Amino acid sequence: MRRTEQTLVEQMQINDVEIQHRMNLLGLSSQCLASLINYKPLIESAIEKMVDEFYKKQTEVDEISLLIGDADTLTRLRDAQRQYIIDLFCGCYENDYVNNRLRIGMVHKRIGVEPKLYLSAVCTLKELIFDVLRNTIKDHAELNQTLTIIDKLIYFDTTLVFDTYIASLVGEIENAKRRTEVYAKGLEEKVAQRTHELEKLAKLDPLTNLYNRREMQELFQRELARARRQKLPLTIVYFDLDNFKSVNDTQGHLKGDEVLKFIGKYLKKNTREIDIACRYGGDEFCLIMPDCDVENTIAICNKLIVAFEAKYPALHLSFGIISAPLDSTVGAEELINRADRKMYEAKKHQGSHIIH
Ligand SMILES: Nc1nc2c(ncn2[C@@H]2O[C@H](COP(=O)(O)OP(=O)(O)OP(=O)(O)O)[C@@H](O)[C@H]2O)c(=O)[nH]1
Repeated sequence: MRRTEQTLVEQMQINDVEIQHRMNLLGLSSQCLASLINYKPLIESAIEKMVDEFYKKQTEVDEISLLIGDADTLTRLRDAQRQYIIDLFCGCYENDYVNNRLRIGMVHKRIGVEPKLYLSAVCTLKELIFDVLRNTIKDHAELNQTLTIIDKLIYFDTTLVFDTYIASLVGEIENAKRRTEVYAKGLEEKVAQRTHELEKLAKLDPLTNLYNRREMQELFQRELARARRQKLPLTIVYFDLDNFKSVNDTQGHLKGDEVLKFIGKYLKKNTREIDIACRYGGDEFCLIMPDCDVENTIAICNKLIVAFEAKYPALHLSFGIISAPLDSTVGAEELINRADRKMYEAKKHQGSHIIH
């Protein structure tokens, strides 16, 4: 159930038993409380003077004057205070009475009245009420008893005021905590996402979006170990553009970039998820093909040559292909060097060529 559908008494779970319990704690019996109604006419007759005096004293305190703020608010507060004082002598201190006291605590917290200011106002008011009673009740015992009852009743009210004051404070802290948690969670997600993006970027060559050399070397080691473990073929392709420098020199660097990007796009689109396509550096590329024999790899390279030359008829590619020996311990770097050497052999031929 929403807070706005519940009275403060319900929210604070204060029922008749709890009210009685609080009265007992303060030694307030229904009989003595009932006696207060006898003084209601007296209090009503003195109410304007009491309220005048009360706000005269209150507005002398700068902090309180600042909190009250303007004449309209002061008028509203005077009405509320009038009612509050009369209610002290209403003779009935049940649900509605308690609810009104609880509201005072909530309102005071909301407008930022500190406990010290609230308590000083309570003292002022009590003294004003006491003065009226002292001036009227001549019987000493009766006067003492009445003052004691009023004193305890004001304590009773104050406990209620502080209950909602504290509850509001706790509510604000919980809200702030919730907001901080939501903010921190959002931040954490952003950082995780950004870290993931940066990690991904750190593995890629920015121009072609293929793996960079460092990442390829790591992935290749893993694939080589797996191929040897599972006795599955693994081929290594090293290829390079022929006379690429002349593209830059004659058509400009941007054109050169475009050619390199074409290879990146083609490889990304035409290789499997498990293949490791890498820009090794400059115009040199490396392709690690797990679970793929040399024949299949040659077919894949030939398709690349066809696509590439269709786009750039004046340009050619040279390929070196080797199959990783499964029953030897030759390392990943040496295998790449072997493929590279084959590529250099291929370069000696006119046009695109594959050596394996
Ligand atoms: N446009 C562009 N050019 C690059 C990039 N990285 C390296 N290059 C150029 O690639 C060229 C490679 O030159 P070389 O290593 O002599 O290779 P080549 O001209 O293809 O000669 P061969 O390999 O012998 O056929 C150099 O001119 C580099 O400046 C790049 O990111 N973009």
